[in-house]
Amino acid sequence: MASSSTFNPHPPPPKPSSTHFPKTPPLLAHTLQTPPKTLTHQDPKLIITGGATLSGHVPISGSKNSALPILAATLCCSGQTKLKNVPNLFDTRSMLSILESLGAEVEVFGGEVVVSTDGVRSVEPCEGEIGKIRGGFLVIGPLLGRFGEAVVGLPGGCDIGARPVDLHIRGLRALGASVDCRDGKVIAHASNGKGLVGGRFRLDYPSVGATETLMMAACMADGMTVLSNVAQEPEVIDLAHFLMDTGACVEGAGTDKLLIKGRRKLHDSEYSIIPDRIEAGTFMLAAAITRSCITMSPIVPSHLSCLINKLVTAGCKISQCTPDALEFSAVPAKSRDGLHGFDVRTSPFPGFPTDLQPQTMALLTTCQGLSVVEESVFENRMNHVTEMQKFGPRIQVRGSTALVFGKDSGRLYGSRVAASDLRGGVSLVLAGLAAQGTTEVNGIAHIDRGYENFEMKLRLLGADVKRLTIPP
Ligand SMILES: CC(=O)N[C@H]1[C@@H](OP(=O)(O)OP(=O)(O)OC[C@H]2O[C@@H](n3ccc(=O)[nH]c3=O)[C@H](O)[C@@H]2O)O[C@H](CO)[C@@H](O)[C@@H]1O
Ligand SMILES: C=C(OP(=O)(O)O)C(=O)O
Repeated sequence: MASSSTFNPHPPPPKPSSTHFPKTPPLLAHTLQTPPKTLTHQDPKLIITGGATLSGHVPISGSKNSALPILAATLCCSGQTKLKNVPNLFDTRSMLSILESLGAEVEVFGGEVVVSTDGVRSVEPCEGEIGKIRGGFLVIGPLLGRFGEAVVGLPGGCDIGARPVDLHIRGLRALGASVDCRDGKVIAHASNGKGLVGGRFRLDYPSVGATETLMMAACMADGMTVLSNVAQEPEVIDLAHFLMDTGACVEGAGTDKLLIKGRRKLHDSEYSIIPDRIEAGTFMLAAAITRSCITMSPIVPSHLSCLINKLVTAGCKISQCTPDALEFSAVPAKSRDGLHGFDVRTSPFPGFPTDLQPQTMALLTTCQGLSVVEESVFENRMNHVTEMQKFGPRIQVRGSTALVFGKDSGRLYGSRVAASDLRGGVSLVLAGLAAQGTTEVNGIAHIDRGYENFEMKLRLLGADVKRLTIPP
């Protein structure tokens, strides 16, 4: 199977042109991902007794991947920004610490966060915090736009590939910044001494993070910016909507081209983060793997069309109860009816989301027939397979493709496993829900990065899941 020790970013022969992997520039490649720390017996773990059928309603939290860039974008705004539906996660708490390390004032009232960045005096956020999460790097655009300089450490996040920041940097240079990389930090200045200037930049690949960095920077640049081949993910659109609410002029969000007319300062606003499509998709897959029927809200179904279409092909039934609520059923009509396997190739939105690939693979181990899972966004997102194999299914990995030999009648068996990243970790929990016997999932700090009250929500649906924290 692919692993960081065997992955060669420049292998002969060249990769098929349909598969994107970055050619990592040496200066910008980094290994600061969330450290795969050695587990101790004091680390919390999840204990799952598999076999329960799920039922009832699950509330979906605000999107992690929207909340992070929008929190970064508060650095563009004067006055108080009030954000609603901000999920309480390790990653969002880290982002708030990053803002505070710059001098921002932050108040949290449940899911509501009020940020005032008028007191920001530093352009160098706490490096330790930036190294913990991927989204932390996004402060570079707003800092550079508002203050003309930024010194930002290389980001962390899931260990699923090299994840360079070259597109962010090349794009900022196109807006008139001079950018150097020294001692693991990116040091950027608006080179004319006055501020960023509008420009044109075409991304080699529709990177979500680079699109967000450049959108925020361009909102504060002098003049017009045209960004092409940009990401079209719902989280990018959410950021654009937030920026427009604060007075920015952004056209084209949700297409592959953004036209942004810069303004030096954006104003206060009140904004609600979109529901987390990846969390919603994960709960659909939890219901599918346990052959259950559940409802969920709030959700924007069009954000999940790709997964929904695959699950319908597999034999699941999905109906819209209200514009923002779904009923999802994988309950077989007759006892011999099973779910059918399907093939998946991850790609940028509107393609199949890479952040749902591991959870989908867990489901496919329980479906009829051979399914082919191809990961085309990140070069090292098959780390969960070795752990998933411990539940008993047959999965073969060749590079970034996995062959899943599903068996509707075959059982998964409870196992002791460890998460090595966020979505891979959750895929092990899903396998545990369907498995016979008890499963112990270690390394759940990874899951806490991106799922709010995960085991509580599963218990609400009737799953037998406990968090075990052994006091030191
Ligand atoms: C906090 C956040 O929002 N994280 C999401 C974001 O990550 P993130 O923004 O890091 O993902 P990108 O879209 O940037 O990365 C996609 C691909 O582009 C490459 N790349 C990216 C930037 C760059 O400068 N150079 C480069 O080569 C990456 O290595 C990767 O192979 O989008 C990913 C793709 O949907 C999701 O899996 C992550 O959950
Ligand atoms: C890869 C993910 O997150 P991050 O980019 O924050 O590492 C994810 O949410 O699945």
